[in-house]
Amino acid sequence: MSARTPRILIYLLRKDLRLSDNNIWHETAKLHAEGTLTHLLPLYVFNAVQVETSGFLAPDTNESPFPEARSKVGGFWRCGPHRTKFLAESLWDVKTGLEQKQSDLLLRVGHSADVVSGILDHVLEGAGEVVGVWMVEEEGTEEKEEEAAVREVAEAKEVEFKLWKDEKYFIDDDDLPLNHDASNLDNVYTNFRKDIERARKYPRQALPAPDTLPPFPSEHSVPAQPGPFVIPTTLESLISALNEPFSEGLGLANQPQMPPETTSAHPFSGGETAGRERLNHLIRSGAMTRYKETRNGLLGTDYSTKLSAFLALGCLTARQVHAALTVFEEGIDDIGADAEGFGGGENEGTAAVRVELLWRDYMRLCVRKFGARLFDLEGFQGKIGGGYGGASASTAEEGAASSSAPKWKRIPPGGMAPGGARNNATRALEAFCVGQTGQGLIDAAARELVLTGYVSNRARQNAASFLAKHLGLDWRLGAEWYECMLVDYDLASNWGNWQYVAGVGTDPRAGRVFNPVKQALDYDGRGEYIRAWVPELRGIQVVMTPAIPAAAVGAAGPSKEDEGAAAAAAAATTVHQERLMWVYQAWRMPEREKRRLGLKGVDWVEKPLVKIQFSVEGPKKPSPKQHYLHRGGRGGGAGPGFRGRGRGSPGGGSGASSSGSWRSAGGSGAGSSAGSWRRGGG
Ligand SMILES: Cc1cc2nc3c(=O)[nH]c(=O)nc-3n(C[C@H](O)[C@H](O)[C@H](O)COP(=O)(O)OP(=O)(O)OC[C@H]3O[C@@H](n4cnc5c(N)ncnc54)[C@H](O)[C@@H]3O)c2cc1C
Repeated sequence: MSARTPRILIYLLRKDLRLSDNNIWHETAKLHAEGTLTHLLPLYVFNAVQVETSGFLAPDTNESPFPEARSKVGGFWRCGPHRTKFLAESLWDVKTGLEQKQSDLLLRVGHSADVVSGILDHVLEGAGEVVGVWMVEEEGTEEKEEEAAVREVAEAKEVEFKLWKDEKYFIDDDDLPLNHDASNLDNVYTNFRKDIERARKYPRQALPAPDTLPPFPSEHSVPAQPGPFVIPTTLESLISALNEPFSEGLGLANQPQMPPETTSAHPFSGGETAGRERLNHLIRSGAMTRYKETRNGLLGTDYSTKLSAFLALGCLTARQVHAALTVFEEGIDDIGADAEGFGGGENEGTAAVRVELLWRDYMRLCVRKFGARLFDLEGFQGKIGGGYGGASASTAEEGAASSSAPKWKRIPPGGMAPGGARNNATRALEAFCVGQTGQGLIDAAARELVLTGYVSNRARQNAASFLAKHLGLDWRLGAEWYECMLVDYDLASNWGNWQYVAGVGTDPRAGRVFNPVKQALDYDGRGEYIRAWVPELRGIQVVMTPAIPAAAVGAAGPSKEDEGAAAAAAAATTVHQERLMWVYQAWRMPEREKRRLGLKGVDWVEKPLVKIQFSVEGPKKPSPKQHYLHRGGRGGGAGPGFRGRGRGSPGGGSGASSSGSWRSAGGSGAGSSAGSWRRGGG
């Protein structure tokens, strides 16, 4: 072989879109220095099964060789507009970083195995050599199939295939007390966490970015993208190719519009660079230290870390987050020197972030343990079995096979894809997706999700519980819709959490039901979140502020005393509890109020999918702290006032209650419990 023969290594990137803390780059640099390889070909393939690729079709073509990338039960797009954008930005950040090191990132469309096969043929025909095909392992059935297919094409051409361990998790699998066998994983997260004692001790060191990389192969060593697709050459054109399928919306009636003056809780761009900036901001601003107090927030960018999307695509690793927290806790450099907690060791906030990162590890290990049961209607608990999209998954008997199993409501085959048949369940699902169920908290969460791709953990839990337990819909429809819409979609975290909340996963209190009215009282006590995303309800004046003394706003400007009076007046603001209930459930508004707001005759106001009775009673003594709010139900605990017809939280502040014991009382029109809702005279 001539000394000039290129010896190329192909690195197929997946959810490892970063240069730092990635051993593969270091290894390729080492092999290059040793002379084992001459070139490195970093490659990313937009997998046509998971991402709709018709926007990449050449201008004179409109026939794609691939079926639409839609979900199996609900017919939703697999990857919606928020994540496609974040993904494109993340890829562009890797590409830019590689270019700065005299390398590049090759983008392709199709199936990974076909793309790799085409490259191998091209290089081998050109008398070059491919010294290996590398990729990082992922959990998930499709992901495993992809790995197997790439391995097959590589080995068929006698090219070495290597699957690398996924390094983006908090604690390395080899350091877990599982004896290298996921079947030893405890089915209860708390037990898993206890086994690990203090998570802070475990994570391995994060790696720096490589100094140098092997050069990118010459142009003629790399085959063109096979037709009928064309690869965009700018970030903007890449985003528009990916988002072309959604140019006319998501195919849902009544898709919400961005409300005026409401801002996204997740305004972040994708990529390692943006991820590092976000992480530094969280440390510098003290948000990490405050995390435990703020994490149940609903509005704003900093109540929680918003690192999930960066972690999901591997723009950041959990151990990088841990390393940054440790540097801050130990006061090693100046980042965060002015923030509370600097140099003070692990605090409640930083410890709580680590607990959440461990949840993420746990969900992934559950996927390893339970495999395809991730997609089973009956979940990890597997009361029935079957299989995602398999024959049994689409039969009516599935819900009836076990007397103890919930009777999930199904939508007709084809789901939400255009032209599909529709039934009452389809209509309820659509109302859920666009935020028109009539439950304020659920609708705000749904609209925020559609409009921004992000929604808080608190809101996700409520939404999932509502879909699965109040509406009784096949929970996988919710999981698929979230897969489509979430900017931070992660296979294990999404499906694992949906199972958990639907009561078929690893929640030891599987019967829990979140009461969205009580949850709104606990976490949106002034209705600010709901009114931010459901602007139709903004005209309801919930917060009552006593008149500020005229002197406090006098022409000469406020004196110290005046300022004090104004502050006292502000502190004495009260929440009008009856009106707050209108925000939580608009059907409770009196007719004159509906007319005033132009909501008379509006479906989601007049015929909500579910009515939950909370009655107002007792003294309405203003109290700055409680804002007239008295939480009903056992576990709500704030005295008389609203009386929820149920037990409330069994403890621990989730506000969820036990299935079977909690009942929303029915009102006229809509059914009240899962199983009996109907809208529109159904
Ligand atoms: C129905 C439902 C679906 C979800 N789908 C996803 C998903 O697709 N992708 C995803 O990353 N998370 C998912 N979660 C978990 C959680 O809601 C998000 O991780 C979190 O809201 C992201 O915001 P954050 O980064 O500000 O989180 P923070 O509160 O700041 O938490 C820090 C990090 O810990 C991890 N984390 C926190 N909570 C969980 C959890 N319950 N399970 C797993 N990891 C967690 C995330 O990586 C997160 O970035 C889902 C939760 C529910 C109830």
